[in-house]
Amino acid sequence: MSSPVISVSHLKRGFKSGSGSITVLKDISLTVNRGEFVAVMGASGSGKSTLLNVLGGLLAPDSGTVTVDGMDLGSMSDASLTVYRRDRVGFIFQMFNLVGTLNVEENILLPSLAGGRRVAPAALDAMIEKVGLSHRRHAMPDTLSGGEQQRVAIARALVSGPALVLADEPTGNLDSENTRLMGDLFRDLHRAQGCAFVLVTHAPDVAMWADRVIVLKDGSIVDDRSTAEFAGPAELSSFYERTLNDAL
Ligand SMILES: Nc1ncnc2c1ncn2[C@@H]1O[C@H](COP(=O)(O)OP(=O)(O)OP(=O)(O)O)[C@@H](O)[C@H]1O
Repeated sequence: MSSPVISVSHLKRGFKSGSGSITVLKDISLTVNRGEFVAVMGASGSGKSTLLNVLGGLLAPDSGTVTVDGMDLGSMSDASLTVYRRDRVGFIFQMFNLVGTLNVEENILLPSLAGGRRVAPAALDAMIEKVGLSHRRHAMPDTLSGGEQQRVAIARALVSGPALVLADEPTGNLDSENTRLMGDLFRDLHRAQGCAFVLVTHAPDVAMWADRVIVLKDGSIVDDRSTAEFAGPAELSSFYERTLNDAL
């Protein structure tokens, strides 16, 4: 029986806007089990990144509860949230976010060098091999292709065995061949590590990597179902368009 890594209940989160405020996430409730891979889709501005940032402990909930790996994020101090982000969460962004003055190996070890969980040399070697960068482990980021840089970011996110991996448009800067390779890698790593994956994407072919797809509209979840219901990305794409049109 799988246990929830993420439990979100009646989450609300907004921002100040001019003299007023806007509510971006409106009453979100959501559970993601260990080993589950969830894609979040939604139009620009629907609140996808805000949701990811709350799950990653980068933004506090205004109300409701957000529990990840047994920790109630809304009640934690800034110092505890820093440790949470470093030790429990692997972040993967569209822009890769590598440190230009550190080589491949050092970038992968960055969270551990910043005081996080120690990474055994054998685990580092295995991860570098899995992402296909054994021959480039001492290379600097500016000498790598976009696909290679994203593989470094994936290795960095996963090497210390986080409970949760959060990916925000991770294929946004990749061509179709690198996107396909990343899909294979994501699925392999996800299966091997058994952590929960939450991935934000606009692309139906990328959402099909996941077990489940959640659709956000104007800060509310308007659908949540298994990707096994779709024969392929085209079917998911037309379902998605229909869902956004039908939702109030
Ligand atoms: N720090 C902030 N201050 C004020 N408003 C914000 C802030 N961050 C996000 N917003 C607003 O919240 C809304 C949701 O933003 P969010 O980035 O979560 O959307 P998104 O679904 O990820 O969009 P996209 O697909 O374009 O990345 C937008 O209207 C955005 O302008």
